[in-house]
Amino acid sequence: MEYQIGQRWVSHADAQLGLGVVVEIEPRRVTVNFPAVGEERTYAIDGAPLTRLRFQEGDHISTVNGVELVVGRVEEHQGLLLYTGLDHHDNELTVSELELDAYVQLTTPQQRLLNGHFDKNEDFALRVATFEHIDRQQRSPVAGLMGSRTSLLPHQVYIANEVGQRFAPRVLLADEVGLGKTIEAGMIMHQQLLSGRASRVLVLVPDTLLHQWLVEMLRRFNLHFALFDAERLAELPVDNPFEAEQLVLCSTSLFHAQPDFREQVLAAPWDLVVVDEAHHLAWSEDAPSDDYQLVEALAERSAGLLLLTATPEQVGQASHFARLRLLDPSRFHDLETFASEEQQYRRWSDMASQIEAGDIPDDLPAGLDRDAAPEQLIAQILDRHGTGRVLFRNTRAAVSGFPRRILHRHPLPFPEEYRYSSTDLESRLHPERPYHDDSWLGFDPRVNWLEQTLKQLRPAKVLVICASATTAVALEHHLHLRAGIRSAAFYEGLSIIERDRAAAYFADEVNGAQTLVCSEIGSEGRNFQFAHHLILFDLPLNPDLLEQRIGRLDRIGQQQDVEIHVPYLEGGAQQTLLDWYARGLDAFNESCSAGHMIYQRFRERLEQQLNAPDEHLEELLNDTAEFTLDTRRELREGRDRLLERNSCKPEQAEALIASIREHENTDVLQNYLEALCEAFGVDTEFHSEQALILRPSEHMLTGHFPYLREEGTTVTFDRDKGLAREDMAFLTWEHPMLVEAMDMVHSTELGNAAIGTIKLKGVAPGTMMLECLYTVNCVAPKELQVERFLPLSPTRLLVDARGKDLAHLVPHERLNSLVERVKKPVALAIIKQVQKEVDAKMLLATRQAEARLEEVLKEAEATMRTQLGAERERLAALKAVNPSIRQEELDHLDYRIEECAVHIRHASLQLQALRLILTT
Ligand SMILES: Nc1ncnc2c1ncn2[C@@H]1O[C@H](COP(=O)(O)OP(=O)(O)OP(=O)(O)O)[C@@H](O)[C@H]1O
Repeated sequence: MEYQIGQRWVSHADAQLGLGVVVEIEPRRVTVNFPAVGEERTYAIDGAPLTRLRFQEGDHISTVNGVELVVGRVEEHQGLLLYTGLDHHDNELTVSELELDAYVQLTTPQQRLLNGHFDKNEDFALRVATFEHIDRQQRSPVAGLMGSRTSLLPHQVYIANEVGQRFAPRVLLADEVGLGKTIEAGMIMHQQLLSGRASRVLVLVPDTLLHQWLVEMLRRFNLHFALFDAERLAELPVDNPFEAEQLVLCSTSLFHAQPDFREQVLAAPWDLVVVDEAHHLAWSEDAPSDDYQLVEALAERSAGLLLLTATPEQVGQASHFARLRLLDPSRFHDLETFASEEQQYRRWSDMASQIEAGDIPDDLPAGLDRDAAPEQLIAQILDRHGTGRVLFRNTRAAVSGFPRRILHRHPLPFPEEYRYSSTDLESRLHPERPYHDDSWLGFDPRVNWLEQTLKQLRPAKVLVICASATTAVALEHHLHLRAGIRSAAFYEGLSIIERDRAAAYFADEVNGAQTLVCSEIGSEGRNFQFAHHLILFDLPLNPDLLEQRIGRLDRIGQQQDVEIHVPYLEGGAQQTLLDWYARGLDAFNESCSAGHMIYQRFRERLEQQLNAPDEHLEELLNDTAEFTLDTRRELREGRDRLLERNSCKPEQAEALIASIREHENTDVLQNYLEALCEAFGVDTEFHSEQALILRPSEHMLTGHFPYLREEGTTVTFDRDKGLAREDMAFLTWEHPMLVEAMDMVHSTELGNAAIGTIKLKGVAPGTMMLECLYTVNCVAPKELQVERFLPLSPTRLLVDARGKDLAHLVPHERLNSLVERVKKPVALAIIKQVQKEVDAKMLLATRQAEARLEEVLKEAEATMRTQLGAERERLAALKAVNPSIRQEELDHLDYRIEECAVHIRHASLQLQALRLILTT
């Protein structure tokens, strides 16, 4: 190789030196100055680790004076290269290589290959695999649904898919207690965050559930929420702490006494606001609660809103309606209309059943096509006339697989002492309340019964719930100090940490408490399904509260029948209430979504009986039972049936689950992870079937590998193992470890230039081939999700001497198995000889790839228009009959279609990897 002063060379032994300039040539030695690092090095001319830098047409170059050019032409003049091209202002300029900036980044595959920066063939294969996997993920119909550490339950997967894919979802998740609304909300958030539809999320929950939410989001979805309380907010040295984090979890009570926090949370931008136990958002025309008003203000500002409650009507139908109005004010504008629409549900439900039975009714609603397929007709009826898009409610009857509830009644003698203290309804229901000390513990027979029952049930864990904190504390003291029963109390007077400590003590299998005594606050949201004995020390007057209490144990994960023990004082108000719940409402057998409504209807008569039972009690119980039966039937056949149809379509759910399982194909994932670890210098060790231990090694490629702990991380690829073993990370294609590591391959040059030799029968030795991998590069805002229609679409070409593509004859995997490594000096010698040929072939390859790109882009735009167009058509049709479709949604779709089209058309080709293959 001829050197000449002023030429620019790079060291392929040390890429960090930047671009060198030849400053001195002696007979056998050449001296190169590297301005970027201020060093001069002298090399023997034979074997110098240097490669001449030649930019190509289309490359971006910059000069020491800060001029940037896109190269249009390269000429040689007296041994130096002259680059001619256009600058930012489209002025044509010519610069000599002498003027080039020394801080070059040789990152494109072609530059690296031709400058002798080769990667291992394994890294090349890893790079190709990475693009294929990313592409597959982007095309996947279950993207966003795979990464959660949860059992794949059809009703949850269905809702997560249905809601998670929406732009700015606004829904009420109202599954019956314990069916997994928190999990559904987590899945929806996971999908929205992963797809870029949302990036800032605020979750509001009662104090008692803060920690549980924090933990569930982290361990099940890898979502790291920042828990905000008054202390943390005071510590954050920023104007608005709510803007300092993307995912914020806090309690609604945080805003009660602090107008500043309220202003700050409203000033911060949110994509999605989630409110758990949303029945607390009480509303009435003249006195909406503070919490309601806060959420109302947030709902106006945030595009997405998820409200969660198992008992939507717990504080009345008006409040339920007001919450629906938060979700969609144009659809739910008038309580009366809403109530009369509810009367129609039966009609639509019957019609759906009729169609299902093969009989198309004559009075189909306007706009429906009699000749459409039955399932399509049913879907349209549900979509257009139910509350389908806004409200989701799965019932345990529909989900099935729940244990039985068994009621044990324990009558106890009514103590004389209480005869005089029970003066009003409150003290009749809770006769211990009027006592200002603990003296009632001495004569109330429920106390001794409780002590004996707990001893009999030992070692089974037992949850005890009573209405008030004072009663709970007194009982717990008694059990703990006098009866020697390991117990803890859970009530509103405790700090959040103390409450969580108490719950953790109860949950501890080995050294934990046998019993947890909760006041009513413990009856909401918490997960205590590891216990199956529930003692209701008293009964609440609101049926929804009773349902919440039973729901602590009767929830997903409960393995045994739920034993409900109710001690009561004979002849007292609690006996009447127990009869009313058991015989009237049948509340201990099955949950009843109309409990509150039924209670309202019979309230007066019930209260009379609670105050002074008489011969009309039997009549009340019978009337309630009859009314409950009718209501249940009506709901089952009307509203609940409609909601059920809409809340889970079993075939679709099963198809989604099958697809998730297919994508979880664990061997592919495991092999890929092992290749990644090999490339990044992470040690892997077999742990057990489908589980590996990953450890940082001393030869890490970069200082950091995502989600790898210093002491090592154990991972499993198997969902069941992931569920059983909390200590292992459950790895899916959506786990942040994988996502970030794939991104590290994607966004760096790792594996983008390689060289190898193969023996191929029938091909003359010395024949050169280029294996090129192109992807589509589409720069677009994440929320448009252009990759759904235009994924990376990796295109592989294997061009031979004449530019012919042999990719289909020699697939990538086969080439990998045949290719042999070339020693670096030999590789450099080869490169020096084939520079021109490589350039020429690359032109041919790029031309072919560009022709394919055109096809890909056309197809992508067509797919996008078909898919989004169909969505738009459906929404427009819905809007005509169902005002629950917001105009905003339609406008957004129109905008999205046009924006996607523009970005798709501007997509370009990107060479991602290049391998030079020589036959031997
Ligand atoms: N798919 C799942 N895989 C594993 N565990 C689950 C799944 N779904 C729910 N669970 C568990 O079941 C319990 C109930 O779930 P969750 O707390 O989400 O129910 P919920 O409907 O919000 O309950 P509530 O009505 O009491 O607020 C929790 O312990 C949760 O971790």
